[in-house]
Amino acid sequence: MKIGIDAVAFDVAKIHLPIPTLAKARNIDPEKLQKGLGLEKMTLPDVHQDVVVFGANALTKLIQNYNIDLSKIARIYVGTESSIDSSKPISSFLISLMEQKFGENTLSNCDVVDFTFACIGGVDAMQNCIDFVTLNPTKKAIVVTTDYAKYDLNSSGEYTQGAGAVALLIASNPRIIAFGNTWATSTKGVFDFFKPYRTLAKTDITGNDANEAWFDNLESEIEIHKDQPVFDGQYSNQCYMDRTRDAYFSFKKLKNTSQTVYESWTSIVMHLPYAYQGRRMLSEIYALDASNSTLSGAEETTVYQNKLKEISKSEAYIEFVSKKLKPAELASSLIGNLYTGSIFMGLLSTIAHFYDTKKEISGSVFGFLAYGSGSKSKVFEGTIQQDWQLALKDVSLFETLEKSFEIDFETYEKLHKKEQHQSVCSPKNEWILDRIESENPNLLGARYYKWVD
Ligand SMILES: CC(=O)CC(=O)SCCNC(=O)CCNC(=O)[C@H](O)C(C)(C)COP(=O)(O)OP(=O)(O)OC[C@H]1O[C@@H](n2cnc3c(N)ncnc32)[C@H](O)[C@@H]1OP(=O)(O)O
Repeated sequence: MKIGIDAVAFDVAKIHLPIPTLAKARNIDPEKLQKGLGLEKMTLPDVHQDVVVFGANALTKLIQNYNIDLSKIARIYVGTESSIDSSKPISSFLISLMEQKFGENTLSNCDVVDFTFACIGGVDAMQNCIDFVTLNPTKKAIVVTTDYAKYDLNSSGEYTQGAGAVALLIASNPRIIAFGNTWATSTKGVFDFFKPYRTLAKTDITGNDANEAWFDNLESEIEIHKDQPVFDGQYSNQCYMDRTRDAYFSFKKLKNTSQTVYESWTSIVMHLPYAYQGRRMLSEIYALDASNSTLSGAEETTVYQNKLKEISKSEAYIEFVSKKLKPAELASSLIGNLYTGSIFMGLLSTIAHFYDTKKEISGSVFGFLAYGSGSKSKVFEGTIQQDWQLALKDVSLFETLEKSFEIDFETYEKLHKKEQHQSVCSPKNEWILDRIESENPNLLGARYYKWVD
């Protein structure tokens, strides 16, 4: 029995800051960001958008575009690392919004839950749904990944920001891709990138906020957490390399093959925090798994690093990148990081590119290298199915990204600091954040959403 992705939809933030604009404002060489990291645009949420909005829009498009019968959906599992509540999952918001739109009690027997493990939570949700459909082949499951990759202003993560959601229908006899049974995992508990809670004393709250009525009712301390992570960029790259290498070679062992594994993959889809992360991180695996490689782990660190640099600049590696990795990078350059959705956007970018260039890929095997900080990697593979083009017909990925609205630097900073109160683009045919019911909208309260025609 084949199990995999039968349909896909996405909702990416509709406004962006061009990377050269950011580079100029931050006094960074734009060539470093564009040619070194592959960045072109950085998407960010409008005033009326948050992660529930992106998830609900992607899910609504999936249901409408593919005429999905909701009585067949047994699970909606969400992958996210941008949760807005420590108790109520995003999937619980999604259920109520879908029932508002598609009819009361249409999903009341559906199991919903959120998965969090940094950027790999969406892959964890999907693997779980694949196992479920394997046991229950007449049932279907939906995976929604939704995140806002927000970093501190002036930090090294600032130019990798992005926001949006991807929704996947997981079913037996899928039209797009069927996954194999070999899944390799590598895990290690590290602090490369994380979002800790911190205790804020009442005395830390000053200015207008301290004069508001809600302030008197506060406990002496409150727990808050920032959307932006604490991270060490270069160390996170090292953890990414270590975990993906371990998972890749464990995959090779599980496959019990002496062949170079990536040779059998037409395309390689990796977690992309920015477009060129995959190509920068994969050169080691590329050399170590090549039968004629001279790279050995026994050398001194600097010798080893220099050899890796040499390999990544070789003609053979550049050709390998352009053949196997480039199609997945195209959307990432125009969006930025989607955290849990990045690997699935990489898959969508690849197949949308082959669709637009009229390349027949059915029967091709794609390799996947997922990564989540903290840290975990999973390596698996899937085979493109006969009807992949049919399932992609209404997706229009690159046409949609083309229409993204450019904002200036001042608007970007106001949105980032939550000082912009008027939407940049008027919403149409989509969910929006309607209101937060609390005395101070910045702190606590129930969030309500509505559909705008
Ligand atoms: C967060 C997740 O989603 C999970 C993960 O994947 S963790 C792994 C990734 N980590 C992150 O994304 C954390 C947030 N990001 C960051 O901290 C940083 O953006 C980063 C660590 C990813 C990159 O750091 P940086 O200091 O800006 O860049 P740096 O590592 O020096 O690389 C710049 C590249 O541009 C190249 N470059 C510099 N100037 C250039 C120029 N003028 N022209 C062309 N290329 C240039 C450099 O040679 C280098 O490329 P190579 O190493 O391939 O040669």
